Amino acid sequence: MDFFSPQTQKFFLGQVAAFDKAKQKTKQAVEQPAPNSGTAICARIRPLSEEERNNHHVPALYARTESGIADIHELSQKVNGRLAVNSSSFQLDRIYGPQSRSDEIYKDLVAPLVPWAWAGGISTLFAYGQTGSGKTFTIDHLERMAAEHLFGEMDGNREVYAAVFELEGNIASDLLNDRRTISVMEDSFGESQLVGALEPQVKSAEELLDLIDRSMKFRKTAPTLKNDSSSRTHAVCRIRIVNKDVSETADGLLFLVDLAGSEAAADIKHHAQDRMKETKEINKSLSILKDCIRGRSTWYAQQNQDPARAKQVYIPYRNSTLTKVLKHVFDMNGNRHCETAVVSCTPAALKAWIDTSSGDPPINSSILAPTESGIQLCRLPIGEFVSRCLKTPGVSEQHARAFYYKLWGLHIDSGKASSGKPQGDAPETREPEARSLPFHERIRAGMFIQMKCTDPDKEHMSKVMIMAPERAFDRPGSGEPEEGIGGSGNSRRYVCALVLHSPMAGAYEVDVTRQVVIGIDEMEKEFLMEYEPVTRCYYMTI
Ligand SMILES: Nc1ncnc2c1ncn2[C@@H]1O[C@H](COP(=O)(O)OP(=O)(O)OP(=O)(O)O)[C@@H](O)[C@H]1O
Repeated sequence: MDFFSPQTQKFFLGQVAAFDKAKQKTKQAVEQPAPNSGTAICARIRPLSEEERNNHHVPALYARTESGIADIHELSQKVNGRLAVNSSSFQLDRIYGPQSRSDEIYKDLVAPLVPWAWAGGISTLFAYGQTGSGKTFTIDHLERMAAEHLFGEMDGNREVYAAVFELEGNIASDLLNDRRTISVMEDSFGESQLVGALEPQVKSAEELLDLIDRSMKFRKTAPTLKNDSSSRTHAVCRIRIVNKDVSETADGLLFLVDLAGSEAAADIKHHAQDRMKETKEINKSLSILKDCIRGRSTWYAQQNQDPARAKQVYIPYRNSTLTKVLKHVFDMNGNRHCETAVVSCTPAALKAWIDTSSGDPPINSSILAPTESGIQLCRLPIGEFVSRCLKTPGVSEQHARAFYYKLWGLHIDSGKASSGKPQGDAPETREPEARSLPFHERIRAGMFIQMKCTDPDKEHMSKVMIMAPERAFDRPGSGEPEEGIGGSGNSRRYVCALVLHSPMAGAYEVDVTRQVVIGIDEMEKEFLMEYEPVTRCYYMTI
């Protein structure tokens, strides 16, 4: 949506209309939801704000409310400068359009969670999405209705306690106690406990809401491009319900989680270092959450087909404080039943990565990975992988193989990084003398280069990673070997892979299938990147 103008808007809307027409005639490939896994995944599309309408923004996400299908259209620019619209469809449990009301969402999604927790179960509601997508707005309305429901409609003698805290990286702060740090620990029964958190008893809906409102004033916010008062931490409200009628019953728990918003790559251009660090932490915890949700659906899928294989599914919930707090959702060996609802504005998945990173034309992710996770996709025999890719019109065998090796490259890189081996040429591992040389004297494979770029429309394609000197691709004996990796003089030219913004804010991907040949004269400077294995992306070194 970054380069919308009246012209691109017209092009975009034309492509969306063509998609709608085609969709009525043909059966579209739609990503199917995971089998019933105690989790409802829903999306809410907020209306465009006046500012967005004035800036020629148009909706990119369309709801087919009767069938729960979301159609997503993304405007992009190809290497040759031409505009393209990539469209894909996702099947959700429910989808709510811009005109939807919070009470509809409450009735469908949250109302069943309240009696479940009242009866001693664990219920969790997440709001997930980009900054400014309406998470806080939605959670705030749903919290109000949940409070009325708890104190107005439920029967039985119960005591209700509430804790409200925020998570920033791995630090948990109590929003009811001047942001004092609290510890998240597992007790001897394997349950997560909040050590040091205040948890006052509340006796009415008003008391509960007053407590939540007061705590939200302590939540860390900062302006982002999309939201003047963006929440930069995950906020968790945990309501504990003690059954006074039956003493042996476990306490019921209702978690309402307003996740920190992810930011679109273009929105963080002007962030200072501390904000970049914050963005990286948010990406990291959201990635772990995503891996856990994916692991949970894989577990359910395996459990239905082959329970022995389900035992081998690894869900990394201990890798972040957020998922440790929500251990009950992800620990498949736990003995507490839980119901989970996710309200999302962007159904992100491996498919989204395939759609944006598989080259041109993009490989149809619903055909390539109808149910697989990234690692399962790596394990497919190459023949099967390639034949699935070839089902996308316009994809060649060479293109499919290149994408297969890219996926493996990422997998191997993440393995190396998690074993503690530094990736690439991290700044601290470099020879100090080497750093004192001008960058063009020490060009090598894997070096990141900023190209000279005067056209702002091409700025997003001006970062590259050196792969090899152009002559490495020549026929043997076609020229005299030059000095060093790329020879000498201003004529040196290198084959480079484009370094593109990942859909995750602040993150980059090296796309080895999109190559350019550039000469030393076109290079402006070197820049440093660090590989982050959790998000499987590169970040600028701070
Ligand atoms: N369904 C809706 N109807 C009308 N206005 C909405 C709706 N959802 C959100 N808004 C408005 O959009 C703006 C951004 O919403 P909100 O602060 O909830 O976003 P957010 O996803 O929580 O953002 P962040 O992650 O940055 O905290 C607010 O002004 C809010 O009032």
